[in-house]
Amino acid sequence: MNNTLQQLYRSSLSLLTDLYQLTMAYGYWKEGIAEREAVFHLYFRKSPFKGGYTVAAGLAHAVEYLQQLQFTDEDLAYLGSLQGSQGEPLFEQAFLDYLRDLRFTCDVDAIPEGTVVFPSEPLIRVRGPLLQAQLVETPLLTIVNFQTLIATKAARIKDAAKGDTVIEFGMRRAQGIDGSLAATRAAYVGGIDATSNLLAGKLFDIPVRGTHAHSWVQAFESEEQAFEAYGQAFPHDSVFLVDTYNTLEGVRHAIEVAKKLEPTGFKLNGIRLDSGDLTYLSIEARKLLDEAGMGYTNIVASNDLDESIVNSLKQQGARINVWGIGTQLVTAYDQPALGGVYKLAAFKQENGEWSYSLKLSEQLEKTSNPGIQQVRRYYDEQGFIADMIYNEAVPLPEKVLIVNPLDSTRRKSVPEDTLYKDLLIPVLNKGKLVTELPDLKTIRKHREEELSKLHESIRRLLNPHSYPAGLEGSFHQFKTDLVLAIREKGEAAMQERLMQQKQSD
Ligand SMILES: Nc1ncnc2c1ncn2[C@@H]1O[C@H](COP(=O)(O)OP(=O)(O)OP(=O)(O)O)[C@@H](O)[C@H]1O
Ligand SMILES: O=P(O)(O)OC[C@H]1O[C@H](OP(=O)(O)OP(=O)(O)O)[C@H](O)[C@@H]1O
Ligand SMILES: O=C(O)c1cccnc1
Repeated sequence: MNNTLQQLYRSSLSLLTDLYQLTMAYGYWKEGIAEREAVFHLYFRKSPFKGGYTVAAGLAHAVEYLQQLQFTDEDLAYLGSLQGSQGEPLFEQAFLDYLRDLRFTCDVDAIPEGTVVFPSEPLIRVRGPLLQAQLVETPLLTIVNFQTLIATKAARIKDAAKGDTVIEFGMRRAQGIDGSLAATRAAYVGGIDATSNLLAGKLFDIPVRGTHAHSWVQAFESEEQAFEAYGQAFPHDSVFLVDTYNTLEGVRHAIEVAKKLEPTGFKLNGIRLDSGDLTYLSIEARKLLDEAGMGYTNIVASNDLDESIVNSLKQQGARINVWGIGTQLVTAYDQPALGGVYKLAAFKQENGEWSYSLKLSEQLEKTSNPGIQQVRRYYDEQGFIADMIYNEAVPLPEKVLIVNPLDSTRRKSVPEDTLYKDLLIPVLNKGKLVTELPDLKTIRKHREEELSKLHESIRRLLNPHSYPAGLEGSFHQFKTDLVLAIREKGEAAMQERLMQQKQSD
């Protein structure tokens, strides 16, 4: 595999994790439970941007990371140099020797990139030795959280643009180098058509496009001279930025220069508006271009755009047909993080039986789901009907019921012969790749098909309808019983402590 992560950053990414993953790993190893089988799931709790759906992204990079996992001598020397608060080595040598031989041997099942997903659905399931499955928590989250967030933002922007071309312009405002590269890749998964980011274009085979900056115009004595020089350099690929001095004057200059260069075979591809009232200016610019017989010249707009401004400009009747979008897209400005988490859900006991585990929370939505989870999506010819999270290790009842995890009185029964597919597919078996990961073009096509199967009301930008996604009935009951048992146990322990205290008083 062409490992772009390693190419870009370091030969080893094994230290790309939080310190506590290594201290826990050391603890598991000392305790003799490092190899005990465990199951973790990566999922998020809320779709971002108050939206009705989320687009999964980042799996290819997650898999690249997992496959390279191997501590080098340099990594181990660094770990060996770490000291505790008393100046003692944090990790003993025998543990570092164990790490030297460590390779990723877990099973990984995942939902393919470009799939639409919903809260609580595991995007990635890692099953294998506890120490390994734990160690990869942070990098899996950093990769998948960000790319899923940006792919979703891009899908919303592309939806708002209603078939127009969208170009991603965000590198300069992105959160650092990887912020820009990962964002461009994810935005492409989400549906943008091209990027100005050359390195992302080269690494991920994404089409590159662009116009020119204000400085180009400023570098010449007049706007006309600037346009003419650019037009001569790019007779078929010129997009003139017309707002450096006066936008509509700029459009007139663009037309004059285009007419002057026309006999040489020049054809003005577009003009770009980057300030002012984009509706008014695009309507006036369109009139001027059409009057000059330049109906073929595109009107590109940029200037801190996002899906709601694009949507509003469209509703106002703006004549923009290409959208350049940077800051708001690559930083996911209105919600800069997807709160994806990675939770332990099952653990093999010494006797070989699974012990299902969950993390309790006062907030219902934050209590994790126990079990070895799979997501079943029911659908018909019109599209997706409902999703159901269930425990793969337990046989399903004949009559399937989907329970809303936040309100168990809301239930949906699924007729027996409803079509379905299970979303998590095997990706790594004992650390070895067992499926060919699709290229970005295939992922994009998949995303397009997926979104076309979601009802319009769920895709709506503002106050979308919520898609029915919940827990399989018996799975929900099992979780409820487990929560009650844990609470009862806590209660009993507290009572006992109170009794002991009373007796000693
Ligand atoms: N017709 C419109 N309706 C809604 N929003 C618009 C419209 N036209 C432009 N905008 C958006 O309004 C925001 C601010 O634009 P504004 O005109 O205040 O600044 P500007 O023209 O960029 O000024 P500057 O010259 O400093 O760049 C931008 O996000 C822009 O995309
Ligand atoms: O607005 P975004 O969605 O981030 O798109 C990218 C912006 O980058 C460029 O601006 P530049 O760096 O020249 O700054 P300015 O236009 O904001 O002054 C370009 O002219 C766009 O306005
Ligand atoms: O090519 C462009 O027009 C461009 C590229 C990056 C940022 N803003 C605009």
